[in-house]
Amino acid sequence: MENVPVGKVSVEINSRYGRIKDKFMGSYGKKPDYYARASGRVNLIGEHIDYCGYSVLPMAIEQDVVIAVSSNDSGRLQMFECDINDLSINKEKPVWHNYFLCGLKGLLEHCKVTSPKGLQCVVDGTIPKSAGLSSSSALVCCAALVTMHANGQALSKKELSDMCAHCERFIGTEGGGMDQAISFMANKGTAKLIEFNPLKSTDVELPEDVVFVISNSCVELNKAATSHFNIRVVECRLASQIIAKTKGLKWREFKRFADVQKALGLTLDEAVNVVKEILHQEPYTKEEVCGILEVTADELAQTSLSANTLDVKTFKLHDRATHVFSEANRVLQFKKTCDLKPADASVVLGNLMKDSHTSCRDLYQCSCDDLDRLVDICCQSGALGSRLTGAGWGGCAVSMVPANQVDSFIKSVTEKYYGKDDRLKEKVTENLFATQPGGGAAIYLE
Ligand SMILES: Nc1ncnc2c1ncn2[C@@H]1O[C@H](COP(=O)(O)OP(=O)(O)OP(=O)(O)O)[C@@H](O)[C@H]1O
Ligand SMILES: CC(=O)N[C@@H]1[C@@H](O)[C@@H](O)[C@@H](CO)O[C@@H]1O
Repeated sequence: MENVPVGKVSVEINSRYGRIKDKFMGSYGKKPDYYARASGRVNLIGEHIDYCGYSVLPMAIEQDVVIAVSSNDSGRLQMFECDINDLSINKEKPVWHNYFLCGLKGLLEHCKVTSPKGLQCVVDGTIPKSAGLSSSSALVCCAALVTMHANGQALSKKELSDMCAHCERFIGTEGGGMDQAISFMANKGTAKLIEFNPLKSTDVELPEDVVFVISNSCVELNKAATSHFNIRVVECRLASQIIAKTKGLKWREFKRFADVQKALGLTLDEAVNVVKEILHQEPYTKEEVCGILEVTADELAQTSLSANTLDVKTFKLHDRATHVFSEANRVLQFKKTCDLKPADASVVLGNLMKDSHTSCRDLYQCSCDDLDRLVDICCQSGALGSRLTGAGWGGCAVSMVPANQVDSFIKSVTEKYYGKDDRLKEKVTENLFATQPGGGAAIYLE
């Protein structure tokens, strides 16, 4: 099994690492022992389906989190002050250092480290936050990597991915494992199909005549501070359980659509038909769900809800389930098109991206007006396909643009989206950029 690589980095004055080193020396009066990095990602297709057990197709981006580190025997974390032997993560207040604590606590628990090393750290992040590019997971993964290295542990990339997907849930969001997997398993120059249970990553060769361009709507939504994300997770869980029960399965044993689909031996198309047959389009009240599953509200809280969804009164099940099964199908078609390379590959891929956005907007309702407007502008500006990426409700769109039209695309989106708003005009370069598949997490020495 492959481990995270250890390489050399240049820390010349005024380089990124040089500036991080200066900051470290200013804070602690000595050089860092090493640096760890973990990248953000852009998901090309497969939104809100990883936590349902389905494959997704992201690539790492250049933007990342870098942590400069020195370890000691104090048992304390110096960055903000904290005792490593007494970690508490406040779910009510998902401030940035709590994501660091998720990675730290996760690794120590997983490896059963009894006397953890003290850490002096400086953290530097270039991923726009709450923008759908996985800034939170990059921070969790990087913190876990720092802790692993400092404590002389050696987990494989796969173990780290699974462990970080689990420990990011300390913050309260019940995400899937896409972000952590691509952060560790990415290879420069290739997108990846990420499959779950067991975790597996396969290179996906993208067409050479297109470039992926990221544009940030600049609407921010912190997933852990709201219940939007977990409500979708819970809606998917309830829909799986109702389908399982109606079809005579032991519904308490199911939490994810992929497991129900497998148990019933259905294709994804057949699963969409089962949704039509079993679920109604109107929202379900909690009482109705309890009636179908034959449980009390307290039992439902145990079997299906999260701490921040206990008070939700209605659940939309039909549309969420239809999105998940059809989006899982689009991922498979996207991968197949990349593999087979038909003459019209980029048109086919573009249309899959457009359909994905429509499904996220209308069925999953995880977009917002500004993001929809941005996606429309991207399509009018020459993109073959464009869609929201990441959790949504704001954040970024990813567009697939013919390689010879990137400049005119960027000019048009700049005028039509950023140029119309005084707050955004000054921030175009950091919010609208072409991207190539980047590399995964690494440890660097000077
Ligand atoms: N460079 C950074 N500076 C400060 N906080 C950061 C940084 N990177 C990540 N964070 C933390 O991560 C949070 C964002 O996490 P959130 O899950 O809302 O979005 P995301 O991971 O960027 O997007 P998505 O999961 O949709 O791809 C921020 O509110 C902050 O607490
Ligand atoms: C860390 C976390 O919760 N990440 C989730 C990711 O797992 C996926 O569900 C995505 C939507 O496709 O939304 C977030 O980025």
